[in-house]
Amino acid sequence: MNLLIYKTQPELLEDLAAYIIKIANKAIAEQDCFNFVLTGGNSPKALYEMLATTYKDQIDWSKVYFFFGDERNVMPTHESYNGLMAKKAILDPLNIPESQIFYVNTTLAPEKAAIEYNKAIVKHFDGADLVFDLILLGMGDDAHTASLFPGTDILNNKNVEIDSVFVEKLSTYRISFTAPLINKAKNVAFLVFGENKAKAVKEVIESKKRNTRLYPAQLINPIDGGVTWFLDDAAASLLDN
Ligand SMILES: O=C1O[C@H](COP(=O)(O)O)[C@@H](O)[C@H](O)[C@H]1O
Repeated sequence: MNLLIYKTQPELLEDLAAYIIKIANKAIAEQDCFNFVLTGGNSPKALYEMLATTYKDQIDWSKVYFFFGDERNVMPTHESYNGLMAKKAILDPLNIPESQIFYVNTTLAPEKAAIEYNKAIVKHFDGADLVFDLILLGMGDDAHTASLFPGTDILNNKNVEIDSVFVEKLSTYRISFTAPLINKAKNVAFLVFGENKAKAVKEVIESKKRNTRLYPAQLINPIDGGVTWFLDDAAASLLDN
């Protein structure tokens, strides 16, 4: 595990953008495409905007395929739809064609949306192992990541797949990568800002006893890949040093 802590969010975002560019260019050089899984929520918006403006010439975007690590069970036009934030912040500004974007079809029932998303990904990988080049993740103050929420059934799912999950505390369904699918990735990066997440960060990173039902982000441990945490000072404030 690589732990990177930054005084300011702009410094963090610049380094994270450089990290993404490096991985993207390596993947494109080696296999002529970059399979990039986006995270949702609020934290990544500024990153996506930077990639689409300041750094837009540093990646051959025609070779990038975009996926979503989780999606909220709302219509694609809803402001909470993770795909909509990404569409506005990075996908439309870079004119990424629909053929390179894998949105979750939330016009379907969540179970069906997960099945269809899984099929689309399997088809994209064309018989190869489902190994993404980079999965970006956020983390909530309850230590959920993607839509792996504390105490939910999806935490028991050992399959490398997309699943739907009912999140009781939000009274809603989500569609999410399972932990085993995330853990097949070549690179996983957590992007976590803010003091409200400091306790969860401490539990996930430093806790001596694992409790993945309470702190689902502890499930993330890529088998052959690397995991890097990009934290601001506030999110890292409770870590021992
Ligand atoms: O609900 C979600 O929350 C997490 C964390 O979001 P943030 O706004 O606190 O950064 C996010 O990673 C996930 O994709 C999203 O659906």
